[in-house]
Amino acid sequence: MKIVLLEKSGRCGGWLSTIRRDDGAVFEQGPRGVRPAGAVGRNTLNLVSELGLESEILPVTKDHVASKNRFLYVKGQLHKMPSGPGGVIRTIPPFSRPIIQSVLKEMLIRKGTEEDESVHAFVSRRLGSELADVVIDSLCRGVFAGDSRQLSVRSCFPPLYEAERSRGSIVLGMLMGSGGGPKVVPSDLAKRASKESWTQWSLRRGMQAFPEALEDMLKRRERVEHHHHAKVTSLNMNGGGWEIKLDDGISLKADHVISTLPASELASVLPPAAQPLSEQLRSIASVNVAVVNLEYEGFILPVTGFGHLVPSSEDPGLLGVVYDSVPFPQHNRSGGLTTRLTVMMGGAWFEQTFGHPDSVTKQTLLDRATQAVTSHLGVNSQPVWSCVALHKNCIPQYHLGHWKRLEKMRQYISNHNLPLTLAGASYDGVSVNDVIFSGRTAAEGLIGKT
Ligand SMILES: Cc1cc2nc3c(=O)[nH]c(=O)nc-3n(C[C@H](O)[C@H](O)[C@H](O)COP(=O)(O)OP(=O)(O)OC[C@H]3O[C@@H](n4cnc5c(N)ncnc54)[C@H](O)[C@@H]3O)c2cc1C
Ligand SMILES: C=Cc1c2[nH]c(c1C)Cc1[nH]c(c(CCC(=O)O)c1C)Cc1[nH]c(c(C)c1CCC(=O)O)Cc1[nH]c(c(C)c1C=C)C2
Repeated sequence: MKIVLLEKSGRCGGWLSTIRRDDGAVFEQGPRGVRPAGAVGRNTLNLVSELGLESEILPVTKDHVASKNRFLYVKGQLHKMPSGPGGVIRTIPPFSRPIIQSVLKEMLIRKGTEEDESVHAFVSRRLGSELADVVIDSLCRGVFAGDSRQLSVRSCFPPLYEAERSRGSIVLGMLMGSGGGPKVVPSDLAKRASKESWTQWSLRRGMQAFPEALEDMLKRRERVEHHHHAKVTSLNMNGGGWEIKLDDGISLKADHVISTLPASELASVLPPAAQPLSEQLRSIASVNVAVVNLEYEGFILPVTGFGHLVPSSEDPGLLGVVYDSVPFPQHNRSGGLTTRLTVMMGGAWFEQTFGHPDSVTKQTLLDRATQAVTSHLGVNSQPVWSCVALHKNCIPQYHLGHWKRLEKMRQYISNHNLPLTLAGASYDGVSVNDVIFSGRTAAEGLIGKT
């Protein structure tokens, strides 16, 4: 069996994209931290081990300030998100009553009857509108860059949905656990992560080192061929398999295709005969996010922690600010104290804030980002270095009914015996862990577990 990897750009890794400066500074343009927890987290760490990247790993443990402190920027002020018993039994601004009240009441609230619900509606119903408007609204922005009023609880936060279904309550579900989920045997590295209570990790040369190491390993595999600058332009059924056309006119034959293309991109290359599938694929929306990396001289933060999120009611277009130097000081430039921040903007509010992504200038985005650093963090100095990137359609949005769309698509593929497997961020989870796990599951579906 031969495996052919086709990538349209000049490198593999997609949104895993790192800027490495000659002076040692590292800036992430995409993901900056991966969670080690759960089966999908263990699976990624097992791959890190297989790739020989253990010595590169930068863990952040549970007692680190970046794990303990996350902030919300509400009514012009930073508030630490409640954590630990003290944080839930007292009334802590911006909340009007102790969180424990909502938590205790939650256990008495009747189960919902809907097949799916927006994240906001679900949390309002079970925990009250204050937590939904502030915490959950912000959380959806800090993971999906999305709108909690449109996102599906069933697809975006399956453990919450399952907890209500199986235990009648989120709180009880969390206390009793689900016991389900895939099993992944932990490598020594995954065991170490659990023993040392890591909450996230990165790599010394940044997240891009991960796909780079994977490509290096694949180059050494005889049965694997991989091509850069190989954009797939069409997929056509050909005697039980596929004929794949590339933009340079070359065509290839394949018995089976595992697509990790964004859903709308896959829709545009499928044959007209698969129109019902393409239609479903096109209905999976995605959002644009502006990522602005900033570097300041000295330590300029008034607080330390992972970063802060901004609820949509405060400022729709400004999603949040990551204090990158706090979890990963190893990525600061060598010599001299600096602070690296990343401002993330747009998401589901991109167009209403900045207009069409093709017409917004980098200067507009940079100005908006530095203004936020000044007003939210009281920083009056200007950054000594910056980089602005506009990531178009970078995070898929699992809107209400996403599960039904997935079911229809997979049913169509099965009913029509299409030799096609859907993997990647458009379907079953957007995190780095989720997409790696989806790739593994797709491969195992074809060749079995190795
Ligand atoms: C700003 C940002 C911050 C994030 N932060 C985190 C984080 O902290 N932690 C976390 O876990 N996750 C994070 N994520 C999410 C995570 O990085 C992504 O969801 C994940 O990397 C997506 O991987 P993928 O392989 O499914 O898709 P992609 O990265 O989109 O890869 C798809 C690949 O397909 C190629 N391609 C597209 N069309 C074609 C074609 N026609 N022919 C051939 N090739 C094609 C593309 O060039 C690309 O390389 C973040 C994402 C963004 C954008
Ligand atoms: C402000 C925008 C964003 C920030 N990060 C992302 C966006 C859109 C993207 C993102 N962040 C996380 C994930 C993976 C989720 C997972 O299941 O592992 C993705 C796709 C991690 C994450 N970041 C925050 C939370 C609460 C999580 C979930 C996992 C965890 O608890 O660690 C919060 C957060 N993200 C950003 C900021 C500024 C912030 C909070 C202070 C940036």
